[in-house]
Amino acid sequence: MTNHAGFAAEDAAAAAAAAVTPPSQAAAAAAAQAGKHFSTCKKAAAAGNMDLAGAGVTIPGFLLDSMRASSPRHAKLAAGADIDDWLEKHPSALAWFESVAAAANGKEIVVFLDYDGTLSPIVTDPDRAFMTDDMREAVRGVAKHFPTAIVSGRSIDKVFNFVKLEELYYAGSHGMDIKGPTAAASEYHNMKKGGAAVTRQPALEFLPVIEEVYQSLTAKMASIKGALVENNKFCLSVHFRCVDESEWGVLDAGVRAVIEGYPDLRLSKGRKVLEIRPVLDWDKGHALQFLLKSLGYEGRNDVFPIYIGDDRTDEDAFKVLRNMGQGIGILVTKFPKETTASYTLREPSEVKEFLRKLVKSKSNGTKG
Ligand SMILES: O=P(O)(O)OC[C@H]1O[C@H](O[C@H]2O[C@H](CO)[C@@H](O)[C@H](O)[C@H]2O)[C@H](O)[C@@H](O)[C@@H]1O
Repeated sequence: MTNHAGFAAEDAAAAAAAAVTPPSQAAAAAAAQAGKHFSTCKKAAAAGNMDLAGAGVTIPGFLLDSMRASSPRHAKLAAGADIDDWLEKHPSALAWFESVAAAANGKEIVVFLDYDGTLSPIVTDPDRAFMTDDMREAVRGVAKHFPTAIVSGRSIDKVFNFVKLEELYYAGSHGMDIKGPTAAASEYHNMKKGGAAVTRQPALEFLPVIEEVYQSLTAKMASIKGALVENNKFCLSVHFRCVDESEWGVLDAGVRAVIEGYPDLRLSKGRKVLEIRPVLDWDKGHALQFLLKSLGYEGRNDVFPIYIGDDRTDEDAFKVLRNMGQGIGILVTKFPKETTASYTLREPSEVKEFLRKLVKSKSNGTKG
């Protein structure tokens, strides 16, 4: 799993970059993006004061290390690791595209795509994390040639509303809600031949408890300006991107106070978000395995899964691929961080370029 230090660096650096953006541009971008709810967020970003470690804020609790690590000054790889070594071990999937294509040659490519931070840039308002039409076209193009799945922390309904492509497989709620394409849109599995629809919900029994905790967290967070609780059906997200850092400790304590009463739920941290989900042996890696099996690739060595993601939760899928010794994981990041992925891409625009190249390489002979 990636360490908190590496993981959090990107957010902090983005905040630092925002601070040096000309004020007029920054204000226009913020105004276009943020609703009333996010005024706190704009204020913090404009002041460039999201660098908690730099500000010397000390907050007790499990977020503290992670917040401290958010500073680029503190961001580091594991002890002994060096950046050149990291770049050599995790080269750009674009610069090394020919190597990727050569490794996939003669194999059937299956594409797995995370959503936030991979297909859409990270924005302050989670409800406005739209993907561009260009990106949608790139994904549509890929899905024409290869089975393609979206694997997201969001609920299926939410992520579908952003992606809007019926021909894809969707694994929402961090893989705990899986749905294949409709029969009409399905190209790749055996539904057309009368096979069963691809569907899996391993956390079904947790639905009532998740709903209960959603209500409690919403009430608890109501007094924290900028906090947002998102219901992702089988898991919950408590966003603190727009919460003033002086309130992060209160938010952390409030979330933990609610979760303490639910030993079947666990808490983890994503990109300026706390995630609450069932204690269940199921993650994005299991979703990847389930989908490969549903597509008939279990035990076959002529399959080449490509998984692209930016989040700590995507590491579970990268590990599965590493253990299988098949396919590649591609981490979307601008900064070195610990990862099991083999390659990197810097941002969603590079993901789009990579997807386009993949389609082009198909017409040049890669089996898929
Ligand atoms: O697995 P993913 O598709 O990457 O989903 C992970 C979380 O993504 C969303 O939050 C993140 O993106 C937001 C929009 O850019 C951003 O405002 C937030 O700070 C990020 O953490 C989503 O809202 C969460 O529910 C997902 O769990």
